[in-house]
Amino acid sequence: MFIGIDSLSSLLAQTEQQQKQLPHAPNFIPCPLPSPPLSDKDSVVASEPSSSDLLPSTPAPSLFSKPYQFPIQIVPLPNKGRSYVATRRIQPGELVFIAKPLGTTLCDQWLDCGICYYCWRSIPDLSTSVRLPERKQSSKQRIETVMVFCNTTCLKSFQEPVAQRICQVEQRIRRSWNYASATRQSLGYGRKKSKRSPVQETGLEPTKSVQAIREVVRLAGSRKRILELDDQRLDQFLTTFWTALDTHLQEEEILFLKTNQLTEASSSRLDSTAKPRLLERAQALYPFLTKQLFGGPRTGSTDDDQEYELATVTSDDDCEMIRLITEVLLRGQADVGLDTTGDPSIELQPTFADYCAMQSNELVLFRKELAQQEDMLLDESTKIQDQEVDANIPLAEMSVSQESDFYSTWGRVRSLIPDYLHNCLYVYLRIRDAYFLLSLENNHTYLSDQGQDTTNDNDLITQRSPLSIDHFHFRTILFREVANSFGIRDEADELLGFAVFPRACFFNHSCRSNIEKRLNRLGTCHPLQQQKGGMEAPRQMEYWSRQVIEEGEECCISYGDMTPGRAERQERLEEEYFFRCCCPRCVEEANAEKSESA
Ligand SMILES: C[S@@+](CC[C@H](N)C(=O)[O-])C[C@H]1O[C@@H](n2cnc3c(N)ncnc32)[C@H](O)[C@@H]1O
Repeated sequence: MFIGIDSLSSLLAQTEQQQKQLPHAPNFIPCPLPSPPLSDKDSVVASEPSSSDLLPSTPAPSLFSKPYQFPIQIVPLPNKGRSYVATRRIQPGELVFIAKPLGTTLCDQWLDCGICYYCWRSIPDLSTSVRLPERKQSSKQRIETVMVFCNTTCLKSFQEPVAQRICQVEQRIRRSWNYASATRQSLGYGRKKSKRSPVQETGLEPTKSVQAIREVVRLAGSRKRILELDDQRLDQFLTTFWTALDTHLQEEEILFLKTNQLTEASSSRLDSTAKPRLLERAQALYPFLTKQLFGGPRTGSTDDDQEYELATVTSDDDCEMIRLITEVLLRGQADVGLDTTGDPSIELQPTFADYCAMQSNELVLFRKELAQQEDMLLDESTKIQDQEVDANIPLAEMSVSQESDFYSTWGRVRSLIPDYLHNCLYVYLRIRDAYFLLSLENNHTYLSDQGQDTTNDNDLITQRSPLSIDHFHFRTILFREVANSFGIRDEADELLGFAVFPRACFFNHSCRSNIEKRLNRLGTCHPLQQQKGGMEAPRQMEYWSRQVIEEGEECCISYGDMTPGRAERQERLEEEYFFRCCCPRCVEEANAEKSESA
């Protein structure tokens, strides 16, 4: 059911192309919804929403008696990016939009606590629940449950193959990294104190990754200079940085495959004694690299201590993100080539292309975090001794001409990037590690053509397994989730997890919003589906008008809690969503504060 990552790449490229064609609206691709403006006469008035957040599962049949068309459309607005705007007069209490998620993740504490991974409701009958992965009676190894569904219907709706894959990845990550920390010492490659990469140890010099890291060094100045780069150059710097990392990982993977003679035989042909040995090595491949590339000695410790800051156990937060990224990636691979024309119920399902159309917050997040760290450095009270983070030393003074400089150069480049990005790299390495390992277990060898001459390294990497990832896809998914995902809460307002609703991500914020969003766990039957006979469609986000909204007026929701004063609100919005709010309420309150102080 899943196609390879290459087709996903072409979908991504297509989406980027479409975005480039709309100069005034970066990242804009037209959403198939909504429909052309309706006249007042045609408008459909939804009944007054109930005070409860949970709506009845089946709305009154009269509610959408006419063909329903959403009364909003996406337009670019000055200084606000894209936004939904009314295409006709909207009455108070109208259901103006319904969104479905593309990717979801439950917080770890709810994974095995009677909350359904699909519909986010308490599981009504535990005896019918489905737990993944299935516990094997015979297996001695304790397998933690990572997903629970109300029943097989919820599992099917989520899509069972997707759920199975997510479980495999998570199990692999939790197991392998714990395991790796224990077995790291016994590995045959990459000596503890070596400054050379395993690839360098083989004498394959100069490696592509050395060239790639040279390029990063060339582009970078000091951290201060990086902060001054314009969008295009910063993007180029980051892409070069990530490409250098990928180049290095590929070399390590190829070396791994070569040294294990996987280039000559598919892993399916491996005998039973060879396979476990390979996997044992693979389990520790990336932890070793991660420590070398991004670990660095702990502040205060000497290099000899060989103590590293990076955790050896993946945190629950990281696993939440890993589940979300894996789901989005798998859904993207599954829906390439999906024909959405003609079937309104399919059209309502968001696709990977919709996900890509969301705003990427990679650059803004990078600048914000780096600037904050710069402020910390200037603050005398938090003086950082570590010379590595001195922002004034130009990186270009460093040389990577000496082969022994390889890891210290990585360390230096690492010091140019903010802390949060270290964690992103760490998550990336863990995902990639798990995918690589699973592809070996599932007998994908990365060989383009068995039996052909496989001395060409490119042959080893061009054919990626269905479950593989590169920095391009990882960044596409991760940095679109930032500031675009919604917290999923239960009736008691407890945070259950996060979900990305790509088509709802064009609602801008106002502190006095005219639209209210409501999570509908039960699922109002969607109007378009209702025309086809109706069915329950749980876990959707609904958008209801609070008041009359005139044609052409912006439709805004409120991002999070709106109770605190203006200063706190603005600070939070800037921190979490990277903008300063100038909505009518903020302007009024600012004016009132001014006249009070005068
Ligand atoms: C969920 S997205 C909304 C859609 C976004 N405008 C777009 O073009 O994709 C959230 C981002 O929109 C922008 N945004 C939302 N509300 C805004 C407002 N009231 N003023 C300025 N920017 C806003 C911010 O960049 C924020 O991070």
